[in-house]
Parts: sequence; C-alpha cells; structure tokens
Amino acid sequence: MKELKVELGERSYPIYVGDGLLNDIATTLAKHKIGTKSPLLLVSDTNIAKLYLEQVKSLLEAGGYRVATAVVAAGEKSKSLAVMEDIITVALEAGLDRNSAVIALGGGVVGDLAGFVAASYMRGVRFVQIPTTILAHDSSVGGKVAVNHKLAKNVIGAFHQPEFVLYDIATLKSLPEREVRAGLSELVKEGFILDRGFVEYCDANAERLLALDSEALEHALYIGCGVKAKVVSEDEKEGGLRAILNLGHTIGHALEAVAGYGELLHGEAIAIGMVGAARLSEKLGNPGSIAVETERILRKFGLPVRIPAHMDTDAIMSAMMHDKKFLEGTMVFIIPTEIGKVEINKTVSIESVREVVERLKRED
Ligand SMILES: NC(=O)c1ccc[n+]([C@@H]2O[C@H](COP(=O)([O-])OP(=O)(O)OC[C@H]3O[C@@H](n4cnc5c(N)ncnc54)[C@H](O)[C@@H]3O)[C@@H](O)[C@H]2O)c1
Ligand SMILES: O=C(O)C(=O)C[C@@H](O)[C@H](O)[C@H](O)COP(=O)(O)O
Ligand SMILES: [Zn+2]
Repeated sequence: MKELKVELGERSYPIYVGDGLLNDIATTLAKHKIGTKSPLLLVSDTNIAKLYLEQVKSLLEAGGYRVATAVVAAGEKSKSLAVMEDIITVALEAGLDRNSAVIALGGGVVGDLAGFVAASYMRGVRFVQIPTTILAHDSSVGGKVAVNHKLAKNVIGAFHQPEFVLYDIATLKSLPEREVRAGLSELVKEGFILDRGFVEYCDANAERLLALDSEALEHALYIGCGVKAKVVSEDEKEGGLRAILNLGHTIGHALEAVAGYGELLHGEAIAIGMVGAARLSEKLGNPGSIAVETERILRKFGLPVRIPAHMDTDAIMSAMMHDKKFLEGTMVFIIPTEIGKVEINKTVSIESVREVVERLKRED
C-alpha cells in the first residue's frame, strides 16, 4: 500500500492506494475515529452496487457498524438536487445523526453527490471516499462536492473534505473500456498541468494503462493523486493556483451541459477541452507543437479530440459563460505554455474561443 497526504492543517487526511484495501474498510474507519454508535450511510450507483455493495456492507457490519444504503441510477444525471433529496430521505429514515458518516463507494458521480449530501446533512457530517474509477483519483481528493444545474455543471456545491480516501485498485478491473479511457484523460491531465515526466510515462505506458496492468496503474494513480494533493494542499478553495486543475474544463463542462449530461463522459469532454486550450495557447503565441502533442497523446488513449459537429456553437459559448472562472465579464482560461506547464490567463478573447470551437467542429 502507498500513502499520500493532503495537508490542510486540522483537516489533513490520507489517501491510501493499493490492491485489496477494501478488506480493511472497517478497521480504517475505526482508526479514523468513526465509531459504531451512529449509523453509516453507504452511497453507490446501480452498476457498482451489483459488484461491490454487499461486500462492503458485510465488511462494515462485521466490524460492528449499522449501515443504511442508497443506490442511485448510474450516470451523470444522478448528480441532481432531486436525487440528493432522495438520499437525504434515506439518511433521515435510517436515523443518521451528526456523528454519522457518509461513505461514497463509486466514481466521481457518487463521490460528488454523496459528498454534497455529507456537506449539507444536518449542516455537515463526516465523509469517506472509496473511489472505484480511474477518473475518481481526481474527484475523491480535494473536497469539491456538487450537483449539476441543467444550465451548468457543478454550480450547486461546497468544499467538504473527506476523512480519508481508500483507493482499492482491484475494483478498477471491472471498469468498462470507455470508462477506462475517460479516466485516463483526467489522469494524463495531472501531467499536462504540472509534470512533463508523468506525461512521458503515460505516453510510454499507454498500452499497459489501457490494459489495466496493476503495477502501471498503481504507479500512475499514486502520481496523479500526488499532483492533486499537492495543488489542493496549497490552495484548498481555489483562491488562485487550484484553478490549474481545471485545464480543459471551461470548454469541457460546456460540452457536457450542451450535449445533455452523460452523453459525453466527463473525461471525454475534458479531452476535447484540453485540445481546445492547447489551440488557444497557439493563438496566444505559444508553439503549435503543444496542441499537436496534446492531441497525439489523447488519441493514443482512444479519446475524442473534436467537438461533435451537430453541437450548437452559440449554446456552447453561452454555457461557457456560466463557468466558475468567468469573472466580471472576463474569461479566465488555463493555458498550456509547454507540455507539463500551464498558466492562468485572463487575456483570451471570446472571439478566439469561438474560432477554436468552430474549428474543432469542422476538422476530422
Ligand atoms: N470533485 C472533483 O474534484 C471532481 C474531479 C473530477 C471529476 N469530477 C466529477 O466526476 C464525475 C465523473 O466521474 P466518473 O468518470 O468516475 O463517472 P461515474 O461516477 O459516472 O462512473 C463511470 C461509470 O462507471 C461505473 N463504474 C464505477 N466504478 C466501476 C467499477 N469499479 N466497475 C465497473 N463499473 C464501474 C459507474 O456505474 C458509471 O456507469 C463527473 O460528474 C465530474 O464532474 C469531480
Ligand atoms: O479539483 C479541482 O479543483 C478540479 O478542477 C478538478 C476537476 O477535474 C473537476 O472536474 C472539478 O469538479 C471541476 O471543478 P469546477 O469547480 O470547475 O466545477
Ligand atoms: Zn474534471
């Protein structure tokens, strides 16, 4: 097992990464002083529930915990206020109190949703992340929790840090291929923003990562979680630096909302968004090779790098105006200045964004 730490003073917490860690869930809860007197709420989705819910529930019960479960429909559409309210009903009916904890067993959808329940229920209860997708190396660390609004992604949410993150890479073996690719998109993003060596590792080990080779995956997730932990430790609430984790998200989130949540997976939309950001970089005078290289690596992972031609440019532009980085009429963009480095740029014009969007729709 490998261990990392998110350093946030009294809210610091560990990330445990390893093979078979789920077996230790009850002892890990006890170690983190989550006791057996108040019931727990285990949140999952329909796909994950079939695979791992009974196992985790039994392990917890064997450790003396009382466990209520809430299973939501798999997919992005479950990140909604309506589904959140249903989960809160389960929590109330099961008698969860302020000493209870909510456990997210799943990908980013379950993590963001259960996390926002934990942040809101009785004004905040403890929260544990058990990520089960590659993408969730990103969502389980850092405390951003949210649900979507039909006009914009993640605009109803909070910062609520977990007690710990338990990442059992054995669970990743059951991921569908499309989800593996989408997860690798956000994983290589951690390299694009801060670590050229990691991009080179992902490039050289693409086949092994796609084949879910345990050693390559454990190493890559450890590095990816490490980048995330470092950035969050320096800027928990996105006062500045943390915005770099949003590379590809200004365009990407707009595509997700306009396509209809779940049509384009988050990682797929971010892949297209990262190509968009690299094209904008070229417009700002940086080398065109950044966009070429970004695109080459994302294609290697079988990710989409073009905007579906049927998507309406005006709708995409208008969705972008709801981005959390759109401030006082200015679009703040995360721009790659070389592979492994980005800058937070406030000079990108709306016209150049429109041009890039149009071009990404027209090209093959
Ligand atoms: N909070 C953050 O900082 C943050 C960071 C990145 C992404 N996100 C959010 O995360 C979400 C995307 O997360 P995701 O890609 O994990 O999607 P997801 O949670 O929808 O999971 C993807 C699919 O894989 C299935 N699945 C999950 N684990 C599985 C397993 N082990 N075996 C088989 N199937 C499994 C799920 O049922 C689902 O169908 C988006 O909503 C995005 O906005 C949040
Ligand atoms: O943790 C962050 O900060 C990120 O930006 C990580 C992103 O990958 C993630 O998709 C996040 O949810 C986006 O945040 P938002 O504030 O743009 O909704
Ligand atoms: Zn993301």
